[in-house]
Amino acid sequence: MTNTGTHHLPNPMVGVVCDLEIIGPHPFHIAGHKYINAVVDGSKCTPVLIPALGNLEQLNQLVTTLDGVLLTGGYSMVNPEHYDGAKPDPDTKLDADRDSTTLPLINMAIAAGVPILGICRGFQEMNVALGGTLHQKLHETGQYIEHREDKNLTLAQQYDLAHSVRLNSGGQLQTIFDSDTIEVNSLHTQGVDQLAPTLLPEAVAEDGLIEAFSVTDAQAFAIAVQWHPEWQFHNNVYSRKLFSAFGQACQHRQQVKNNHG
Ligand SMILES: N[C@@H](CCC(=O)NCCCC(=O)O)C(=O)O
Repeated sequence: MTNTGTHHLPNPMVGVVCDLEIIGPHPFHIAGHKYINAVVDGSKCTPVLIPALGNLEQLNQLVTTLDGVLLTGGYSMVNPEHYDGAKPDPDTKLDADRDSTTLPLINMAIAAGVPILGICRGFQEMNVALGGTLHQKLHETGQYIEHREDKNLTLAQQYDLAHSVRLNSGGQLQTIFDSDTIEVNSLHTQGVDQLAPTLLPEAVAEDGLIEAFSVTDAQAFAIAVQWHPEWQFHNNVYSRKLFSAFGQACQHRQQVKNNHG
């Protein structure tokens, strides 16, 4: 509960975006438990799921109601049509319903000053939504180390720390983490090619790949990371700090809304 000195507020409410997945014969709107758990225990916020309906009127209504937005990771790829990228391979897993929801939602949330945290696919979506582009297959560029997970390993091994990232000097993440370099996990095929003009690099991998950014001059917390801080976040001091900072931003948003009636 948030004590504003006059009366208690319930925990801030954070919208968690969904994927549209076919399970058996039916489509479902789904979100990963580890993201939801990190919102609850890491950010001390109340999660609500945002269905992948792509309804702009509903998204506008949600943005005025929510105290924060979490853009989760996901196995599907952002459709390259959204950044004039090359036609994807026929076997590429896409999610048009999620794209039609998150890409407008990102711009709405930033414009409204709603705190937003992007993770992995969510990081890639933020870059695309704001005008950037992606490498569709980092491993085929010849420019980068291997950023994909080895699916033959155990889950714990797949989400284990994989490489270091250097935090940009004077950046928000350097302040949040109180460190210049951290180790992160790595489970992604795609990555930032052209960074959107309104984004500021916050962390760079040893091979030069941008692995985190913030929105320049954002009214509120607007940060995204390519790695997975939600994975067993309680065991990682930097993950705890990131979700705590996000939660504090959501709490501030809630208090400002409450004070303005
Ligand atoms: N599909 C994109 C983004 C990778 C990603 O978000 N992986 C998440 C895996 C499942 C999870 O932990 O939520 C890419 O491959 O680059």
